[in-house]
Parts: sequence; C-alpha cells; structure tokens
Amino acid sequence: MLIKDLSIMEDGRLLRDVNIAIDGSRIAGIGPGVADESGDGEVIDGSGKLAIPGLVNAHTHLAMTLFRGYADDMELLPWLSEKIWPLEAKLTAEDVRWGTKLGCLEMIRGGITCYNDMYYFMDETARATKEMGLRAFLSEVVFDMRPDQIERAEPFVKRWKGDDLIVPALGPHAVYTCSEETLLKSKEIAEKHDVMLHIHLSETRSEVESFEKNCGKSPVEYLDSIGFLSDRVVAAHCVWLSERDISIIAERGVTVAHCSISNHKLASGIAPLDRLARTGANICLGTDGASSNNSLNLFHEMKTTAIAQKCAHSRPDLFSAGEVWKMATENAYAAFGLDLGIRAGALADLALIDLQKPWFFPLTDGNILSHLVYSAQGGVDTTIVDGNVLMKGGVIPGEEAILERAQEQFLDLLAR
Ligand SMILES: C[C@H]1O[C@@H](n2cnc3c(O)ncnc32)[C@H](O)[C@@H]1O
Ligand SMILES: [Zn+2]
Repeated sequence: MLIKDLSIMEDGRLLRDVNIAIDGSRIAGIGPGVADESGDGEVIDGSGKLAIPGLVNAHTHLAMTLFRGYADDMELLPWLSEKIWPLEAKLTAEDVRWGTKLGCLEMIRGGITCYNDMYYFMDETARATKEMGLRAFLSEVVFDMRPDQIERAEPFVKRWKGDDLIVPALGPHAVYTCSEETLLKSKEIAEKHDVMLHIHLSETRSEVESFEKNCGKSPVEYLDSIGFLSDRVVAAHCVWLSERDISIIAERGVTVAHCSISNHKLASGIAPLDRLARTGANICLGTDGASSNNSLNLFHEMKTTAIAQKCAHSRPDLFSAGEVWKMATENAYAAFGLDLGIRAGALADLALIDLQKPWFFPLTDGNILSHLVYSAQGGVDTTIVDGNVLMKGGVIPGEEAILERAQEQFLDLLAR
C-alpha cells in the first residue's frame, strides 16, 4: 500500500510531500518519492492530509458506551454503587459486544488505534475488537464482590496470550474493592504469564482518606508494602497522592493513566501531574469509560490536560502541546511496549488527518502540534491498524448497522 503526497511531523515540525509505503503490518518506507514495495497496488491519496502515529487510550471501559448519558452529575462512589454497578449486574455478553463495537467506531474516528480496558465479558470485547481491527490490552475486571470474575481472569489470559492484536492483562479494580489476597493473586497471575496489571488508584479524596483511616497507609504505600507496584502496572487516575506516593510511583516505574476529563466530570480532583512528571513518572492519557467523560476522544483529553494543569498552577507554561502529545503517543508506546511511530519498520498503526479544516489554519511548519492539541475538532479521515485500513475517507464499513444494534442493545438492557 502507498499513501502519497502526505505531510508528517518530525520533531514537531511539518514535512510536506512525503510518501508512506506499507507492507503487511509494518511501515516499509517513508520519504519523497518512496514507492510501494508491497505489490498490493493499493494507493491512498494523502494530499492535504497529515499522517500521525496511532493514539493510545491508556484507560477505558469500552462497553460503557452503552451507559453514556445514563448517570451524569454524580461523584464516583455513589455513581458506581447507586447507578452503575446495579445496571452492570444485568449486563450480558451481547451488551458488551455491541458496546465495544460502538466504542471502537468512536475511537477509530478519533485516530485511536490501541486501547487499555478492564471490564466484564472480555472475550466478547476481544472478539469485537478484532472484528473492528483495533489493538487492545484487555483485562477481566477482578473484585471481591464478583468472585466469578476472579475465576475468569487467568483463563482469559491463557486464551488470548500471543494474539496479534489482543494483549491480555489482569485488572484488579482498586484497593477499596479488592482484598490483599485478590491483589496478590492478580499479581501472581500477571507475573506467571508476564502480562500487565491495570488498576484504579487514588482517584478520589474520600477513598484515599477512608483507606488511610482503616489501613494506616495511603493506597500507594499499601500497594508498595505488598510488593504490587512495578513497571508492569498501569494505574488509572492517581489524583490524590502525597509526595511519598509520587516518589514511590516514579521509583517503581508505574505508568500513570491520567484521565483529566473523567476526573473533572466526577469532581474527583486534579492530579499532581507536574510533580509526577518532574519525579520521572511515565504519564499516558485515558478517557475512562464513556459514562464518566462522556466521549472517547484523546484530542479532548490532551487539550483538557494541558489547560487544566496550567490553570490549576497559574502556570501557562506547564505542559506544552508537545508534552501532552507525547502522553497520547510515545509515553504509551513505552508503557505498553508498542513499536509505533511514523518511521520505517514501525507497526503500521496510523491515522490521516484532513488539514483542509478551519481549525488548522493558519498553518506553518511550526504550529501543527499547537493546532492538534488546542484547536483540532476531529477531521480524522483514515485510520489504519496493523496495515489494515479501518476507515478511509471518513467511511467505516458497517457503521450504520453497529449504531442500530448498540441502540437496541441499550434499550434491551434498560428494560431488563
Ligand atoms: C471495571 C469496573 O470499574 C468501574 N468503573 C468505571 N469507571 C470507574 C472509575 O472512574 N473508577 C472506578 N471504577 C470505575 C466500571 O463501572 C466497572 O464496574
Ligand atoms: Zn476506570
């Protein structure tokens, strides 16, 4: 496949009139005049478009698209206990299948090529994700109130280990829903199969304060005391942290999945991102679920992350466009071990953005990152994962049918 006459970014600056050759699942060559080596004869006109490397959603619950708009204007714990968990108790595999497909549609349209998820019925999510063509790190959520979920976790990992698009992981929900035994069992399974751990951590002030009152340690100190924290851990949120917590997170190589919009919408707080970054923690971006955001859009997350941190600290120089762009790309590639990037040899996970939109003007070689983070309003035209075209010219095959089925599935769930 050959994508012709594109623009790409190099060190944040625009390079124009470039071709990208794709052969199988990888980028075979990039540059002016590069020819198609695959022989498949497919040519995509890239004129007026920018090729970006795939964005990575480092924390979501994709099938919660079915819960979008179901429970707004609440804070986390009552939101979960009074609204979300009672409806999730009625969830079926079919709900998760169509909620996942709906979420994949939205992420494909936003240039997201890979996501990290913890939920229920993850075999359905895995199958639906493969049908849609996205890459994903998936965990069966584990918590004590659902002992069946603990039994599902390891078989899920065994079934999907080695898949070309799906990477299984372990998802102990949080320290306030998992006993020490459950946390250590999850860690043991993750280490046995060499997969990642995905957990919610220190999201709200009340959860941290009540945990400290009961345990005498912060959630971070506690997890460290049982040997849970390492570079195989992706911790979502990390909002209410002490200086000691921040040092531990950085020292253990834990990846932080920062969910700015979810934290704002649930009024959870503003994460100490500057102190985390300065202490060397690896920071990625997540949307969380579509029921606490309510979109699955990393352009929104990048802009909100940058402006929220600037305002919170009265420091307009904090978190430049380039820094938050790395959170949605390079930081995530490092955290998840993804060989991605707009360069020869990388996996062909990329998106083409139509630059002929008002929000990209005026365009210079040096302001493209500013436009992507502070003004982009969509315009992803084509999305490619593993060398497969998932969307071209804004068209995703089968989209209408998925929208209809997801709507039906939601109404069916509500009626249960
Ligand atoms: C996977 C389980 O986690 C629940 N969940 C969704 N969003 C959040 C959040 O922000 N913090 C904690 N738990 C969350 C989801 O409903 C599932 O029950
Ligand atoms: Zn979450």
